[in-house]
Amino acid sequence: MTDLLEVRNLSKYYSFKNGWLRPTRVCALEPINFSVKRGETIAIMGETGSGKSTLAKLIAGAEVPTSGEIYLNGELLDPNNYQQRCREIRMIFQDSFGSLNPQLTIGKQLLEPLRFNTAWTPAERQEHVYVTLQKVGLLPDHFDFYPHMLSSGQQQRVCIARAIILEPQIIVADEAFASLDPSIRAQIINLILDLQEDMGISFIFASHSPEIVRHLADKILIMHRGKMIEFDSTQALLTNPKEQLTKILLQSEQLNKALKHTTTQE
Ligand SMILES: Nc1ncnc2c1ncn2[C@@H]1O[C@H](COP(=O)(O)OP(=O)(O)OP(=O)(O)O)[C@@H](O)[C@H]1O
Repeated sequence: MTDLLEVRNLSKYYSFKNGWLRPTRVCALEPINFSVKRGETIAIMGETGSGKSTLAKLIAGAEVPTSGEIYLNGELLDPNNYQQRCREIRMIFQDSFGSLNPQLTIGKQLLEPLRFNTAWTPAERQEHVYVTLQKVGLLPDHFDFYPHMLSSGQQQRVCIARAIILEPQIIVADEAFASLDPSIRAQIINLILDLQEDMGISFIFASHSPEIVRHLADKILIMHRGKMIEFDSTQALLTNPKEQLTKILLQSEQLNKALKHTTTQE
C-alpha cells in the first residue's frame, strides 16, 4: 500500500482575548508527523482536551493549521482551498441531527455538494443521490423526508451518505458513534466497514471507545496534551504498548467504568 495522506509538522495554536490582558495562546496540537495508506483505518485516542478533534478538523480542512502541511497522494493540500479538500476528504460529526439542515429535505442536502462540485445534469445528480441513499441502507422515499422525520441511526446514515456522495478518498469522523445506542452503533460501524471495502476509502476517526477502536482500526494514534505519544498497529499497541496511557485507553470500557466507579467511591 502506498501513502495516501502524509501529515508533516502539523500544529495548531489557538489565541483568544482574555479581557484587557494580552491574548492567551493555547497549544492544541504540537507538530505532528504521520502517514495513512489507502484503505487504512486510523483511530485517534486520548483523554479529553488532548487534541483529537483539533487533529481531525485540521485533516478535514475545518481548521487552518498554525504550521505544517498535509499531502494527499504526494500533492500539497492548500488549507484555504475548501473545494479541493471537500472533494477528497469529508468529515462526519458527532451530532448528526445538528449537522443536518432542518429546513431542507434529505434529497436537497445530498444534491447540494453535487451541484457545486460536479458538472452533472440535474437528472444525473438525482440518480446519484438515489444510488447513494441505497448504499447507506436508506430508501428512495427518504429523498423527500426532513431530518426530524428520521431516527438517529437514519440521520447518521444521511451524514454518511453526505460524506461519501463525492466519492472521497478519506472520511474523518469525530466521535461519530458516541451518541448512538449500541445496536444502531454496531449497524453504522458495519456499514462503514462495507463502504470501505466497496469504495477503498481510508477512515480516520477520533474515539474514546476501546471496543470500537479494536474492532475498526488498523492503526492507533495516541494523543496526550497535544502531542502524539504513540502510533502503531492496533495489534502492536494491544500486545506491547510503550506508554502507560495507551494501556489505560485500550482497556475495555467495562474496566474503565469500574475504575471510575471505584475512584468516585474513594
Ligand atoms: N476554538 C478553540 N479556541 C481555544 N481553544 C481551543 C479551541 N478548540 C480547542 N481548544 C483547546 O485545544 C485543546 C484540544 O482540544 P480538542 O477539542 O482538540 O481536544 P479533544 O481531545 O478532542 O477533547 P474531547 O475528547 O473532549 O473532544 C484543548 O485544550 C481545548 O480547550
